[in-house]
Amino acid sequence: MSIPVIVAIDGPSGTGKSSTSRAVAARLGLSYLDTGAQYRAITWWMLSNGVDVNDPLAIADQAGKPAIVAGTDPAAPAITVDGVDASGPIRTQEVTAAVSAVSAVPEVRTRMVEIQRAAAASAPAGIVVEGRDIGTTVLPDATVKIFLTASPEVRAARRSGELKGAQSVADTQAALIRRDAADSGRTTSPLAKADDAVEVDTSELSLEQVVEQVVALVGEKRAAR
Ligand SMILES: Nc1ncnc2c1ncn2[C@@H]1O[C@H](COP(=O)(O)OP(=O)(O)O)[C@@H](O)[C@H]1O
Ligand SMILES: Nc1ccn([C@H]2C[C@H](O)[C@@H](COP(=O)(O)OP(=O)(O)O)O2)c(=O)n1
Repeated sequence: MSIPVIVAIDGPSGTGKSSTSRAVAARLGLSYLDTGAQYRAITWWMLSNGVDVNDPLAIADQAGKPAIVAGTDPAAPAITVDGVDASGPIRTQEVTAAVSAVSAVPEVRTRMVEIQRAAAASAPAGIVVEGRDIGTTVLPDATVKIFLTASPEVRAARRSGELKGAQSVADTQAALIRRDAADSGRTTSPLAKADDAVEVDTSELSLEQVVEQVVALVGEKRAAR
C-alpha cells in the first residue's frame, strides 16, 4: 500500500474548489471532503433553531449541539445534520448570507476542524479536502497544497450561472466580495494562502485544465517521496 496522499485545496468562493476537488479525488481514487458544506450545515442548524447569528456568544453556546456528518465519496457528496439530509437547505441565500458570521466563531471552528482531521486520518488511500484554511490550519502537513484564485467578475459569472437568475451578476459579485472580506479578516484561521501552496488562477482555464494541473502536482510529489 502506498502512503495516503492529502491534497488541500483552498481559495475564495467561485474559484472552482468543489468541482476541481471532486474531479481530482475521482480521478485518483481518493476520498473528498467539502468543509464549506460543514460550515453551511451548522449555520443552517443555527438559523433553524432561532439562534441569533449575529451573537457570537449564543453561537458558541450552541456549537456543540448539532451532529454534522459529511460524506467523503466524490461521486455522491452528502451532508446531514442530526441525521437529516441538508444538501438542499445549505445552499439557500439565507445560509450563504449568515455563514461567514457563524464560521468566524472559534468554538464552531474547533469542532469542525476536529471532524475534518478525523476524516482525513481515516481515508484509506488519501483525501482531497477543500475549504479556506486547510493548508494553513487543518492539514498543515498536506502532501500538496493548492490555492485557487479567479477574478471577481469570473467568479460572479460562474455563481450567478448556478443561481439561474435568482440574483443579478452585480449583486452576486458584491455578496462574494463581502464574504471574501469577512472570511479573510476574521481572527481565527482566516482564508489565506499557505506559504508552501501553489497558486492557480483559474480565470482563463477550463475545469479540465485546472484538474490536470492538480493531478500533475500530486504525481510529482508522489514520485519525489
Ligand atoms: N475552471 C473553470 N472554468 C469554468 N467554470 C468553472 C471552472 N471551475 C468551476 N467552474 C464552475 O464555476 C462554478 C463554481 O465552481 P465551484 O467548484 O462550486 O467553486 P467553489 O467551490 O470555489 O465555490 C460551478 O458552476 C462550476 O461548474
Ligand atoms: N474551511 C472553511 C470552509 C468554509 N468556511 C466558511 C467561509 C465560507 O464563506 C463558507 C462557505 O464555504 P463554501 O466553500 O461552501 O463557499 P462557496 O461554495 O465557495 O460559496 O464557509 C470556512 O470558514 N472555512
